[in-house]
Amino acid sequence: MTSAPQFLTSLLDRYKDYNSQSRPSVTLTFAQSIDAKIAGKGGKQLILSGKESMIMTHWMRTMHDGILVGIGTALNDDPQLNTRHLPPRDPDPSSNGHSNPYHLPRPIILDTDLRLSPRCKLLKNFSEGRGRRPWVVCAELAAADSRAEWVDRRKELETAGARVVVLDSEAGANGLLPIPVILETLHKLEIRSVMVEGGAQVIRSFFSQGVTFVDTIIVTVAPTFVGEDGVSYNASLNILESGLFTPIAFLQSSGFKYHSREMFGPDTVVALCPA
Ligand SMILES: NC(=O)C1=CN([C@@H]2O[C@H](COP(=O)(O)OP(=O)(O)OC[C@H]3O[C@@H](n4cnc5c(N)ncnc54)[C@H](OP(=O)(O)O)[C@@H]3O)[C@@H](O)[C@H]2O)C=CC1
Ligand SMILES: Nc1nc(O)c(N)c(N[C@@H]2O[C@H](COP(=O)(O)O)[C@@H](O)[C@H]2O)n1
Repeated sequence: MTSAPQFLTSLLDRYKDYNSQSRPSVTLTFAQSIDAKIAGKGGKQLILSGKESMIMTHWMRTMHDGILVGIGTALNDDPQLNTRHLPPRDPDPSSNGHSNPYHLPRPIILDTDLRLSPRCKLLKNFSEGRGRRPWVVCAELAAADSRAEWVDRRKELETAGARVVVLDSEAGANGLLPIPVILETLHKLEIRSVMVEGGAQVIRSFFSQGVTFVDTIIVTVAPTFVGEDGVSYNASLNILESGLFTPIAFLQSSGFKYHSREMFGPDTVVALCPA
């Protein structure tokens, strides 16, 4: 049986050869039901991954410099984005028996208008020494009339411990931060690999960039149905869906090819790479 670190290393080891890129290597990953839902009705957070695939996801977190989510996920789930499901590590012999923590990825939140709560778990964990300083990525302000509120929110977040990274660009016509500029900025800040964990809108955005900006897709498919009311990462699938695993076929038709799959507990984890 392949262990989670072996499965992931077989996929992600190739990032070492990507040093000449001017963007980080990007792993797009999420958990879905058989009917391609990533959350329940009204965005209710669902724990779709079983224990074993959740541990696989936490191993994946140790293998990236950054872990990126959208503000929708940050507000809805109040995530921690850490590695707490991994078994305790043996102490490092050179550190007098002190604990030997796993590498923690830098939390990165796409948050155009700085809506993140200064009381979120990511900031609480950082202030208590249990997490890295979160980076909040936002846009240059398009409208000067909201500047005072924006400056106040920025101060509040920085006081709570966040680093606010202002992109050298306004939000795009769709109101979203431009992915190429985000990745270029993160690369300048020494982020060489980033794990994109969702949510729906962020998955759509990265997916629409195709193979130019995504190196690996790793999808946990849990053996469960959520139903029509659930949140899908591709709205059109709700209408077009013609059978099980249609989303994977959809991904393949967009420049990615099947690489491998592995069972972790009851879940199937499917990996895709550029064709
Ligand atoms: N099963 C799974 O693996 C996962 C499930 N989820 C679920 O997903 C849901 C949240 O998804 P959703 O509401 O779509 O929120 P997202 O987490 O995808 O955040 C989307 C928001 O991020 C901001 N943003 C800024 N730039 C971009 C960009 N380039 N692309 C996309 N978003 C950008 C926008 O807000 P603004 O303009 O205000 O800045 C946008 O509305 C929750 O229900 C959560 O439980 C989340 C992660 C994983
Ligand atoms: N791998 C995975 N499986 C699921 O079933 C999920 N719901 C998610 N969600 C993602 O993980 C974040 C929560 O992380 P913490 O447990 O708080 O560390 C959540 O916000 C989603 O990004 N992932």
